[in-house]
Amino acid sequence: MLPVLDLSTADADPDAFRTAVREAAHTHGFFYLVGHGFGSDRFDEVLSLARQFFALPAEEKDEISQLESPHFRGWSRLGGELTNGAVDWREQIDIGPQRPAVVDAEGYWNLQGPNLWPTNPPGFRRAFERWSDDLAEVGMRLLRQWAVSLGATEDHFDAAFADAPATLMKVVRYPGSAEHPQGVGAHKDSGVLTLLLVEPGSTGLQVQTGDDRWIDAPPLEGAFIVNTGELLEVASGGYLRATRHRVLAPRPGTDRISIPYFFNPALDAVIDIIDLPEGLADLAHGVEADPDNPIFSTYGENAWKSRTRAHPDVAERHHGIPPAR
Ligand SMILES: O=C(O)CCC(=O)C(=O)O
Ligand SMILES: [Fe+2]
Repeated sequence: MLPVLDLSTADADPDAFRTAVREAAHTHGFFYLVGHGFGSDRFDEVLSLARQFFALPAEEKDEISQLESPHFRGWSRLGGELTNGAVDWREQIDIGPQRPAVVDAEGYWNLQGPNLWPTNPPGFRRAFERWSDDLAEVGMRLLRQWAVSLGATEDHFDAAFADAPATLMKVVRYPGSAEHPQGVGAHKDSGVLTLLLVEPGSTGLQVQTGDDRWIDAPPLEGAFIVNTGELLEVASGGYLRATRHRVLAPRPGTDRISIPYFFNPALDAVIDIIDLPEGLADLAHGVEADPDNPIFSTYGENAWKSRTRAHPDVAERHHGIPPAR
């Protein structure tokens, strides 16, 4: 079982919380977070809106098709996404900060732009904008704890998030499938940290604990599942792990609803490497060298890598990037 951390204890006993959050991210790269201040009504609201959206006919969902968005926003149909070159069996809406597109954008600046919001169910946009604003606060609180726990100042990461953080939220449904066992293939998240809400009872998330070893990470009532991303691995010289995870398609006849929120810095933010205190530096393994998955220290490079690989149809149609063979 992954560790459970209580954010409401962080003010009363910051040292204990910081040690726990550092150890959880070093050892597992994954933990459950309670005491975050969100009531069950908030969880129910967004999960219910997600369900209502996915129940709409495909033609209606297609009105916000991601194929129409140069900024990788909007709905992707089942099978419309790849991980490690293999098809993921999930449908989803990608939502980022609502900003104007960059004129004559090159490379990762194309990720900035407007969202494609569904008109149905009513209230969807308002609820998810609020969700995103509130989760940014939780993300920043955690990040400040991590900074101090690694021997840096509390505001070490603040500048990277100050002006235009490139957060990303996904509203996802994985239908049960015998033919398509890959809900989403094994990957690391490309940002700093992820706050994941999973509908109670949904199965499928697995976390890698060794070369060929995976453990189930079922939802825990009232908790977010938190995991560290590639940029924290970079910032900590590999002391904190961006742990690989995947989702297996649930049993046929069932489905899984999840809402991952990726707390990412500005596209042009370069993450400063923390000068770790001695006891920790000895335990930092360095950033994992994987020729198939280079990790960049500028967040936008990392995001552009992951978005163009995941949605090669959007990358080709809007940006002329030929699909990988
Ligand atoms: O849907 C989930 O539970 C996890 C999804 C995930 O890992 C991702 O989208 O990066
Ligand atoms: Fe992920």
